[in-house]
Amino acid sequence: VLYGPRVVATRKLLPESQARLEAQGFDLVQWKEDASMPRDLLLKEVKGADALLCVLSDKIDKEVFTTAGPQLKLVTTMSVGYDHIDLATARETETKIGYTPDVLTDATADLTVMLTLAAARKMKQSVRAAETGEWREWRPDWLCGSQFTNRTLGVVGLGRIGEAVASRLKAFGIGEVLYWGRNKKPVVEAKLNAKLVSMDTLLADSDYIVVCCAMTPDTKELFDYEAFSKMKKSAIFVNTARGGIVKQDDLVRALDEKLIAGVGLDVTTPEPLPIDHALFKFPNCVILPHLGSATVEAREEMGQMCIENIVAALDDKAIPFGLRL
Ligand SMILES: O=C(O)C(=O)[C@@H](O)[C@H](O)[C@H](O)CO
Repeated sequence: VLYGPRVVATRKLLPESQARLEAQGFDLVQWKEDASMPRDLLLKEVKGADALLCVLSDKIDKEVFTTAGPQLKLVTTMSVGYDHIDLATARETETKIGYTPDVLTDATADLTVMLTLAAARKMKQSVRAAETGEWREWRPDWLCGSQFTNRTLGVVGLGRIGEAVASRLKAFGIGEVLYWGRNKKPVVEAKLNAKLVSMDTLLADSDYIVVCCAMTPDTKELFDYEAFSKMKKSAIFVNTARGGIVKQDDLVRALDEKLIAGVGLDVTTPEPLPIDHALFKFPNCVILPHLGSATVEAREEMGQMCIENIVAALDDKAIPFGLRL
């Protein structure tokens, strides 16, 4: 039996992408369980692989590259974030790296707005009140939250997702848009009337702070106790980027000491977050299980992009959705 190129996928894809991958006639090795592919199995299966399709929770480090061998042409991740991939080794081994930008921008921006609204309007406490009989006579001051009208939004990372969040909140009546990031964005500034400011100014002046930046050595634990101490006591903090951008124990302390009013998290450290974690006890902290891109549309397109990268790479062509290393 003549096997085609060997492709290892650490996840089962959605039906259409699955069918397309199988139709390629690759020697496809695929992990079909719900849980992450065990590390030892990944190392065993990646040996001799020509392409690897992975996700955020797969640590693609030097050991994976060296175990795979020099024939590995591509690592393509079903994510826009690639902080789980050792890019230096990819460069050294001339392995192409694929990812899935753009197609998940709307899904992630929608969810960021939902989390911001949920934290601002005390969604967790309100649902709990309705479900537990706490809901009694109307009181003018009960479960009052905050609105966006003429308030200041601080965006950490005004990339595709950050811009999409800010433009959505503009439609909700948000006032000033401040941003912090590596690069000045004159085009986006003009569109959203946004202003590049220092982190201290963003922390001090924002009513809503949303984190939409990549996880890098510069953004690791960017939000620590000192950062939370500089925020308004009425501030709402939302992270839909990466858990590691927040020093989580400091966030627990900040909530304990009521340094900020509410929190919305789609990402944590670790993921999944253990159910006995202190963050779950705060009524004003809404936590979602990393669902930013969890729409059928986005996930189907993410799957397709991975396959297009695999087909191109195994045909020794430039990959359509690749990182410039
Ligand atoms: O794209 C990203 O960077 C994400 O965080 C999510 O969209 C992914 O679903 C997740 O990473 C699974 O790979």
